[in-house]
Amino acid sequence: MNFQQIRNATITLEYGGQKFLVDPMLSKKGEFDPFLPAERDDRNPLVELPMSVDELLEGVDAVIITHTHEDHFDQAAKDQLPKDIKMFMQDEEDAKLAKELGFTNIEVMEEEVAIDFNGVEITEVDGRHGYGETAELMGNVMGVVFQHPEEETVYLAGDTVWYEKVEEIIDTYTPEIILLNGGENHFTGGRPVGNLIMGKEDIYEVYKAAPEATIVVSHLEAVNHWGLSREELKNFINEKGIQSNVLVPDDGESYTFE
Ligand SMILES: Nc1ccn([C@@H]2O[C@H](COP(=O)(O)O)[C@@H](O)[C@H]2O)c(=O)n1
Repeated sequence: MNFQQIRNATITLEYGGQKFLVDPMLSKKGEFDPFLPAERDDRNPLVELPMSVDELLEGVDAVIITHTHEDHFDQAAKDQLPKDIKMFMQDEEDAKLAKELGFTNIEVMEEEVAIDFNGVEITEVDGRHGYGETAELMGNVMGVVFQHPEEETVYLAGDTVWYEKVEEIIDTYTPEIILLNGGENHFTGGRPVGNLIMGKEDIYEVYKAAPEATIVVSHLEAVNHWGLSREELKNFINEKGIQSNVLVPDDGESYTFE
């Protein structure tokens, strides 16, 4: 299995002979408005892709869209992904949006129901995009569990905070690899309040729930409302002594897991 951090929540996963592209945000640096109010008002994305879009799309068998927020499925992705590419989405509402854009090969996932995609079993699992009212404002999100007889189990958590369901998913699927969105993204003032995705303490909770797993943290420093830098996260995991359990890839960096 090969994991590559592309930018923000955009990653690729080569798994069981299939290449998955997750949450494509393909815009050039500064191509869309900032999410406000936030500590920074720079235009998004904050950084360029580490490769060309053509290179990124080469060999992709399927795209997984965990939800349709702009930093997970942006206008550039809507324009540049081939309209017949296989696409997995969380619900009919998201699929309707993609169909209206001209995408023709969409499969809607169903929570806790495994789908066989060319020998790879992918299962939608729940997520919570913030706490309380914030999660309601932010809308539905999903995570995905990947299983294959010759691969370690991967849990892609998506845009979620730590809550009881994440622990339940870890207990149920016992993933060896956990992919987290951990940028502590949040807004300043007004609604929605609080963190929208995991921060360092949430990541630590995941570590405690799965101390044998390798955790890879994405969704860092690429959109303006981020709250946790790579440096701060690395300092935190060093203080906790869990630097061999928690990996913090730079954009473009990849890992192979045997
Ligand atoms: N005041 C605001 C500003 C932005 N949003 C939406 O939040 C999403 C941020 O992206 P995440 O990856 O962190 O989910 C984006 O869809 C914005 O439209 C908001 O709800 N309220």
